[in-house]
Amino acid sequence: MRQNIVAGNWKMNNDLAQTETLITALKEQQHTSNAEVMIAPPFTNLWNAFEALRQSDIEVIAQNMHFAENGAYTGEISAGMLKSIGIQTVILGHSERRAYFNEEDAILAKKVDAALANDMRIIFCFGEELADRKSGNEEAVVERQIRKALFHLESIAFKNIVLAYEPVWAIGTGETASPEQAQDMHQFIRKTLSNKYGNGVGDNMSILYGGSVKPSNAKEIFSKPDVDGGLIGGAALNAEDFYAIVNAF
Ligand SMILES: O=C(CO)COP(=O)(O)O
Repeated sequence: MRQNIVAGNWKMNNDLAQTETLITALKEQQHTSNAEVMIAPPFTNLWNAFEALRQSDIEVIAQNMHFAENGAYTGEISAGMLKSIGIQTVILGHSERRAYFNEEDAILAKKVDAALANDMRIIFCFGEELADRKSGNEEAVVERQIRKALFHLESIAFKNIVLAYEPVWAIGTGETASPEQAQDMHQFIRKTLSNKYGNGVGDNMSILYGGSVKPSNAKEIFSKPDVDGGLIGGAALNAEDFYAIVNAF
């Protein structure tokens, strides 16, 4: 079901004490929009955050997981482990995972399958690099990323998937895609899904934008018809800024 979502991706930030401080501040904020709110703390703080936010309307989600159920994968975490502490949603395919940890399309397809097999919801990230946009290849790159990781799925699987378009050149750079660039790409993504699976999938997909979303630009980006929310990095580390974005709908 298509819904507005604002998810905070904390990345590798906040130790336990900082997590507790930020969660206390998050709980003090007013939630005045219809957006679903999620935060993705590092693995070490997931259980603590989950417990602290049990009675709240903030969902605690994971930043990554492995595709195997268990076994000799030192340093990794499985879907079953996440589920066992109450985590229902996982971010997959973030550009930092792709760039620094060699997560290619085939690996991401396996992770997608593992998450769905465990009844988890996925926020699936993708987006072009600056060189792709400069050469006019942004749509081809995005189409390929979606096709290679997701198009082996049956249409029913998409009810558990949220898409997040994050142009790499806009992440952590302070440079945001213009609201028009975001809208154009989101419309293209919806059309790509509709072409493959029919309008039922395309029209009902929640498509988030990520990349330097801030309180100052969130309203304009979220006002675009095909933008259903945001995946927020830096601005999610400050409770007031994060809720200014949550309430920008
Ligand atoms: O990568 C992002 C969210 O996943 C975006 O990060 P910034 O908001 O810091 O640009």
